[in-house]
Amino acid sequence: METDLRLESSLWIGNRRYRAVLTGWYFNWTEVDKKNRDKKTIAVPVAEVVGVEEGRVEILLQKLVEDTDKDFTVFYVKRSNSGGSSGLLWRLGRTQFSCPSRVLRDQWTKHLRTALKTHGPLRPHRLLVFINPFGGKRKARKIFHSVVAPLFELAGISSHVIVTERANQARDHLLKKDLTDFDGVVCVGGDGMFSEVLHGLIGRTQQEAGLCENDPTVTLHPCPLHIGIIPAGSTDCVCYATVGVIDPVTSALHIIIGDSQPLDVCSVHHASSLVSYSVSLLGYGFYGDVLAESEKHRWMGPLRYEYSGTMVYLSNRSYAGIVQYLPADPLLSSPRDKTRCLSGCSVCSRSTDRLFSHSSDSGSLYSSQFSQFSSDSEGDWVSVEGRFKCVSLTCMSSSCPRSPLGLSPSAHLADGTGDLILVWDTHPLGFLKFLYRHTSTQDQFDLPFVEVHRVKAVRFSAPSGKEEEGYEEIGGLSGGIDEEERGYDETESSSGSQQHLTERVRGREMTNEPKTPSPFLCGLCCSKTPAASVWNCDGEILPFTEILCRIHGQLVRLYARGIEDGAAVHSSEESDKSERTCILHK
Ligand SMILES: Nc1ncnc2c1ncn2[C@@H]1O[C@H](COP(=O)(O)OP(=O)(O)OP(=O)(O)O)[C@@H](O)[C@H]1O
Ligand SMILES: CCCCCCCCCCCCC/C=C/[C@@H](O)[C@H](CO)NC(C)=O
Ligand SMILES: [Ca+2]
Repeated sequence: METDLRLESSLWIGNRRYRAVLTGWYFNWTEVDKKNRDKKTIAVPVAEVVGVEEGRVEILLQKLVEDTDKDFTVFYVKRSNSGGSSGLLWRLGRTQFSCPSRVLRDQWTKHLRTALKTHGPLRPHRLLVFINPFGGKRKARKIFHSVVAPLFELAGISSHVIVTERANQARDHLLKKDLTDFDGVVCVGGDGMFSEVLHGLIGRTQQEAGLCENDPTVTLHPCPLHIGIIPAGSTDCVCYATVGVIDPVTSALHIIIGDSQPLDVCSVHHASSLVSYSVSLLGYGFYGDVLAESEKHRWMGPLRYEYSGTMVYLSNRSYAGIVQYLPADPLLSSPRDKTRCLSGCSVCSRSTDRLFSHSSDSGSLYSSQFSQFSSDSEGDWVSVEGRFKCVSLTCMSSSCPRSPLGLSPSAHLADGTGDLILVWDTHPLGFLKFLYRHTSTQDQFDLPFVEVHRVKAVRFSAPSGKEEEGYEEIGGLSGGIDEEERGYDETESSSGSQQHLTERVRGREMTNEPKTPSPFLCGLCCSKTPAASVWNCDGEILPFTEILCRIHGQLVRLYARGIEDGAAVHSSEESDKSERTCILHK
């Protein structure tokens, strides 16, 4: 097969002569000077070729073709600096080649197209696209039609486009309508739109497999359709954490070349029913309150989160809670190991082997994953209780433009675990330090009132009576507990100290002593605050406080490849200033 695809000849780009070679995996061209010396080589992986067209073709707002019978144009992925984001921006590279004859031109286009078929088994041909016209800055429709649709057309992808008219339309469509013709589903919007597609696809897959989503012990079936995200929301956390940049062109190119990134998903249950799925943030306390507050100010657009964050911070709340968690195997990875989950991550690859090695033998899969929830493994759960500023669970780093390394910088996209972050009640300035560290490279877990655990499951409940208790006075910025009162033991903070059936009580425990209000915050602090917060589940408020969460390893796949390490990509190649496609000097 590989040898059949090989083709080599002289080609011209403008008035310069090149030696072009198509091997199985690469298409490369090397300039040949008048003395027949080779100069630099541009090498494009066949997997990153977007399309091949006869003639001299340009894609501006629409396709312009100058149909000359000795020319062909190759479009491919070209990397460039992302200007501060953690990943690399992808752009559409284009090179027009001239051949000495039409026969040779036809040979080149035929060979290149065959190579694309061979090296792009997951490239989509037909996509179902949902556009939320009201997400983010309300630019989703324009983004899709002006930026994404021309690229899909170039790549020969046909799209069935639905502009949503109501919330949950995309989810309902995926649950009920015929999806047989589609290779994948694309959402143009933010995390809320992604969440709709996630719920629709997971639900549909389990329906068809005859599995009950309500049962947390069931091993759910992975979704067969890939999900693509064209970012057009307010936070776009899932896109940022899986691609490294918020850029519609980059995301469209990942979809076109059929990249495939598995993703862990957390199922959230209450009283024997599924409540929701989450990938980015399941947050109680601060993040729940920020979401509840921000929903009142949707008209502000993306700025609503900054405004609400400030208001909630100033109100200085903390909440009583009992948190139980099932630790993941500490030998595999740790949330404090300072590594980052990047494209090709070895921790995630090893998890793929572990999660799916028994897939043909459903019995052993059942025993390895289900036993964690049976009563005889109850002893493995760790239990803590006290007052928390926030309790957060994330299946991935949850990096976003506000927090470029994310809620848990060393979390993995597809390792079958989540990171549980417990922030105990503390002085407001301490909590501000914790929040502020999310915006820098400083370690937000290196604080005595913060701990982080890598987990497979979590249970949360408010101490009895709290959910119904109603309201308590809150105390503005001067509230909080000093460290002596809380009795911190710095050596036990963070993930290292996993204990067998541990019960710990910290913070102000179950007492709800009123805090002293700050005089300059009277307007805020003298209002009543609920004894319980709400759960923020990927941007949606959950109607229950008491929940059980379980992480399902690699339940869905995105058209993405994880964050590309710019340094690694560029150290293995030499680049001139304009081209970031693989350039090799001979
Ligand atoms: N036509 C529509 N009218 C009203 N709401 C919609 C419509 N289509 C989708 N929605 C809902 O809008 C919510 C928010 O959308 P989306 O996630 O796209 O933007 P966002 O909230 O601005 O961004 P982010 O979630 O990244 O913060 C989603 O939860 C979705 O269910
Ligand atoms: C003093 C500076 C304070 C800065 C605080 C920065 C903290 C930022 C952490 C953001 C994490 C976002 C995780 C993603 C959550 C999404 O699921 C959700 C829906 O889009 N977004 C929000 C904001 O809830
Ligand atoms: Ca994970």
